[in-house]
Amino acid sequence: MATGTWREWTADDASEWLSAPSADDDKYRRGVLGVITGSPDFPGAAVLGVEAAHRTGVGMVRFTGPRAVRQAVLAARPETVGVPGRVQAWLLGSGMDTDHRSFLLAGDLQHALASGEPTVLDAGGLDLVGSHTAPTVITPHARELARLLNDRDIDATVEEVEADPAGWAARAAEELRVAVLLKGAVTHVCDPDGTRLTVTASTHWLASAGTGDVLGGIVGALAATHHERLATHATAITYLAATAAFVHSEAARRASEAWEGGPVTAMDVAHAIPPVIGRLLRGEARSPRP
Ligand SMILES: NC(=O)C1=CN([C@@H]2O[C@H](COP(=O)(O)OP(=O)(O)OC[C@H]3O[C@@H](n4cnc5c(N)ncnc54)[C@H](OP(=O)(O)O)[C@@H]3O)[C@@H](O)[C@H]2O)[C@@H](O)CC1
Ligand SMILES: Nc1ncnc2c1ncn2[C@@H]1O[C@H](COP(=O)(O)OP(=O)(O)O)[C@@H](O)[C@H]1O
Repeated sequence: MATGTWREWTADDASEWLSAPSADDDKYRRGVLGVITGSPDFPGAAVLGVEAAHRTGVGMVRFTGPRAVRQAVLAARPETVGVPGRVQAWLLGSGMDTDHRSFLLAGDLQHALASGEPTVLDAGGLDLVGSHTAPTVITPHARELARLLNDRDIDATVEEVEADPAGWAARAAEELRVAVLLKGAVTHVCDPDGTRLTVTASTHWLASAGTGDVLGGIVGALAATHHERLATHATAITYLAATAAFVHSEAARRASEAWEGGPVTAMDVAHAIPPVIGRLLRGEARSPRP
């Protein structure tokens, strides 16, 4: 599939989409991220996404996911607020199972979508795409994208998506009318307006369970802290998603370097986010990639 020109997102690009709080800020003005993720089978996905959101820097994380998961999230990150309230962006679906959605959970998800706030749809939230009009980015891997397209009567096998991620990411953005972040060794970020960006992972140690949940938390936090911009420029969600993928990749590289080039866990990646953001905010050049 011909999809136009794709551009690699750089440190300079990413630094333009990051900002530190100012003297005028308070926790609410900085942005509140609402999170509905995790399940009794996958509480870790919620813990990892919430950890990553806090480490990305957000005014508040409000977790209103399944009660069975809330305790694990609050134990890992007590800064998290566990009661419903106003939010400026949503992260929905990591660690959830579309086929086992309780009536209560379905209601909470619909309520979140109806708020009109910018939304990140991951994993078990991907089927909700198209049910609202707020700025939205979906964050599938190849298997999830193939499944999502099949559900919309578009034939695509996992093998086809893996063979042409650029083509299928662009096709999905056109069909679903949302920004798409298709995960992989090269992550493709695009939207229906023709923006086409890639982020090439700086280390393949990133390919481990839970790192996608961490990425969801980064995208969500950036959407929350940029809620004012997104209210007037919905297409900013695409650049924020690419920035999140860049920060994620650099955090993995830093985490691996801390282990002398060895393997990293998803939580290691989340913990390495602050220095990556600090360096980008200071405009310091990255060290060369291996
Ligand atoms: N700690 C946590 O809480 C974590 C939580 N996580 C959460 O888990 C949820 C599911 O996410 P996912 O991406 O793992 O599931 P999914 O897309 O359904 O793919 C599963 C399918 O892949 C296939 N398959 C292919 N090769 C295979 C192989 N070698 N070994 C085994 N299977 C293989 C296989 O299909 P089969 O080949 O059997 O038809 C299988 O059915 C999601 O919500 C995510 O957020 C994760 O982030 C992890 C950490
Ligand atoms: N070969 C690879 N090299 C580098 N990064 C990879 C590779 N494969 C996958 N990734 C990255 O790892 C992360 C895995 O996310 P995902 O597939 O959602 O896993 P999980 O659901 O276990 O969190 C994504 O950010 C993806 O871009």
